Amino acid sequence: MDMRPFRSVLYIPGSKERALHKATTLPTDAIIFDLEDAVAIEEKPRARRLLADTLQELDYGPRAKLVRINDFGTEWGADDLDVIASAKPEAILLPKVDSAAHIEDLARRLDARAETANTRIWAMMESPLGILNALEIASAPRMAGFIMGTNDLAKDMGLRYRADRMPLFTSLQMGLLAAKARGLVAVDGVYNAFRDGAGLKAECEQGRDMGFDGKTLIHPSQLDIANTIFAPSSDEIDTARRQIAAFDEATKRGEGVAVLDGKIVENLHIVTAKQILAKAEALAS
Ligand SMILES: CC(C)(COP(=O)(O)OP(=O)(O)OC[C@H]1O[C@@H](n2cnc3c(N)ncnc32)[C@H](O)[C@@H]1OP(=O)(O)O)[C@@H](O)C(=O)NCCC(=O)NCCSC(=O)C[C@H](O)C(=O)O
Ligand SMILES: [Mg+2]
Repeated sequence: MDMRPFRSVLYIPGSKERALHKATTLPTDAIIFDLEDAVAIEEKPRARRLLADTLQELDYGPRAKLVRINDFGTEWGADDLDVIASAKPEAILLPKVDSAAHIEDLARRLDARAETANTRIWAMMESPLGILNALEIASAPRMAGFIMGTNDLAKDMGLRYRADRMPLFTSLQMGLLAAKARGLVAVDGVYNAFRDGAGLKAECEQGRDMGFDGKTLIHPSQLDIANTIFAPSSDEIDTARRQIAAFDEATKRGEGVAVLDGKIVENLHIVTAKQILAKAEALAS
């Protein structure tokens, strides 16, 4: 079981040298080095060169490293990949993915270079067509994860932001269902009001309860909240341990079901309990 955590996934504009350095010390599980929407048009050539050099010079430790290039329908996408390939990127995050054909196109470009032989692909799920094609996208070659692009989705669907995110719910769930069906990581969209900790906490709790593995973030001040909420709580760890013990006892008695705190515990609950403990151990180490 791959226990690499994705509780916090921080966007960093590829043009911001100071932020690129700062991230080597930030408590983020993963980084999205952005060449797309966070970089102004006139800055794009400088940003892609700076990022390729930075990725080869700096040590980001165990943090997962995703590079978001521009899509190949723009004038920048092909140049982004040409320059970033020299840094042997661990993963490319492709924006505006509408269909599996977009992923297959990127996979062919990665196949053609020795430096990107092991590069995985992540997809931004941020268009109505992309959401409707979520399963074929999740099934495409080299796929490792989905990032929900809730700002672009809101724009393309003409929906209004609400704190309960009800207008986004179907899209979030369709993305999640496809990701989980194919064993991919699924990371929730950003919370734009980056100085509003209470609002972020509520949205992280909602995303966690839905089944997301973590939250994309835009500012370091958001890291602690996401790291806390997407980690197993001490109550969950305690319950998992007691469920395993209760189920072991029941098994010894020749019974297939245990009862703990007035609730049944079956084999499938033990699978979840073991995943919670494995995740807690992975985070502790
Ligand atoms: C939002 C910001 C523009 C705010 O920047 P700023 O005003 O400079 O913040 P602070 O002064 O509070 O910064 C304090 C220090 O933290 C560093 N910093 C800030 N942001 C980051 C970051 N993202 N990663 C690493 N470090 C960061 C500053 O450099 C300061 O450091 P120091 O000077 O050493 O103390 C800014 O936070 C920002 O640009 N955030 C990223 C925005 C972004 O990436 N947007 C695009 C992604 S969201 C998206 O595209 C959504 C999706 O596609 C969709 O459709 O939904
Ligand atoms: Mg977007």
